Amino acid sequence: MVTSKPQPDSNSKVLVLGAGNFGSCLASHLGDSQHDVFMWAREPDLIKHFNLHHRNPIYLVDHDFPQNIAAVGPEQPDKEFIDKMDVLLFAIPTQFLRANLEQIRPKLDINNLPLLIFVNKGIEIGTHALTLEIIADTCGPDIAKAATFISGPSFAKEIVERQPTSVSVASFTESEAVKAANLFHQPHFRCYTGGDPIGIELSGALKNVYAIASGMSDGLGFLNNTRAMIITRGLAEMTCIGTAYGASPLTFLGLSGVGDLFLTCSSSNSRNYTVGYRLGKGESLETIMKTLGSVAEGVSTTKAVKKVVDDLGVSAPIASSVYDVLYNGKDTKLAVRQLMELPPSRELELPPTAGGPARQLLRKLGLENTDLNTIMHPHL
Ligand SMILES: NC(=O)c1ccc[n+]([C@@H]2O[C@H](COP(=O)([O-])OP(=O)(O)OC[C@H]3O[C@@H](n4cnc5c(N)ncnc54)[C@H](O)[C@@H]3O)[C@@H](O)[C@H]2O)c1
Ligand SMILES: O=P(O)(O)OC[C@H](O)CO
Repeated sequence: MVTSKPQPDSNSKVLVLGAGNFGSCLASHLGDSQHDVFMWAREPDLIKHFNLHHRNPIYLVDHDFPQNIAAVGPEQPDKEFIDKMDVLLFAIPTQFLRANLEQIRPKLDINNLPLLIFVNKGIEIGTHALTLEIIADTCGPDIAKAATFISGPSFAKEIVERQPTSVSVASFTESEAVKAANLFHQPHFRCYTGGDPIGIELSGALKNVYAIASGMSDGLGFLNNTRAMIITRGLAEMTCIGTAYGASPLTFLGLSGVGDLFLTCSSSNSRNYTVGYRLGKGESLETIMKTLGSVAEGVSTTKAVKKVVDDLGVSAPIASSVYDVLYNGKDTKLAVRQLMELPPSRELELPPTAGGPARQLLRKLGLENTDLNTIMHPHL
């Protein structure tokens, strides 16, 4: 059992781990709300520049950050520092999260646990683990159950401009999701809480794969009909994968699902879309990854998704085609042609058997006696 700190009120101490686009954007958002924000960066020059000029020299370079944010690092903060924090917000790409959590676990006091928030959108390659499972492996099931996940259509650049934005917030511990929603909620930033963290995580990770597909289609010169097809069939695939996994199909109709899918499949501001677009224009994945300058979670996540899809035995032809283009050198035009030449099929058919991976994950969290229906249908 963990005992969590109370609702962070104004002037709470928040440590944001990760000073990339999203870490610095959320640091700015919470700094605006008068919290004492610390942003951990691994780059010594970034820390120095940020503390002198209140600007991030690498990400969101045009943004003036509030004065009440201090950059810390490059070493990960020590236990004494972490003990003082009311909130730890992890904005670290999925593939690096495990190593960082292993380092942080000995510094966490489970009798006085800060609010733990995760915003990464990916699946770990090799293990095919969702972030919930990475947290359970590194920090134990009780901390994983207290963790909260934020996901939804939310470009960092637009949040710092205070463009009206909404996100989904979910945790197995409802009170922690409510705390996170209250912490972030602003007139320009609405939070909707829910109890399906598995669905929220899956939808955030999967939409990146379809954003690559959509970018690829645009890069090849296909027009609006084709993009709409990819978004709609992508949503159907995501929902099938999620249902077979054990998430609620309804979660995919929310902000973290269709909301983020729509955003990233239709904007060149999305890095995943951009990867696809450039592939469609004929660039190699290697060149794109060397020059993108920022993480595109969909590239690694596609590898993990392929394994998840194969293990579940669900049909996900678009995700499989993206995998073949990224990892088997398939020509983008051929991938589209083969997708279009598939025989006619029923439009919407959810898989009959559901929930193997979710059950395994619940077992790992010590929730094996939880009725899967409470996860599959937390909205009802
Ligand atoms: N940018 C957005 O608009 C946005 C929105 C929602 C969610 N996200 C998610 O947030 C996560 C972070 O994305 P981002 O946009 O900040 O990426 P980014 O590429 O802008 O920044 C990546 C950050 O990760 C850090 N990093 C790299 N290797 C690391 C390691 N080994 N250990 C710790 N930190 C490491 C970098 O120093 C950098 O601060 C991703 O999962 C992304 O999908 C991003
Ligand atoms: O730039 P992308 O493709 O990583 O998308 C960023 C966020 O996930 C948008 O919600």
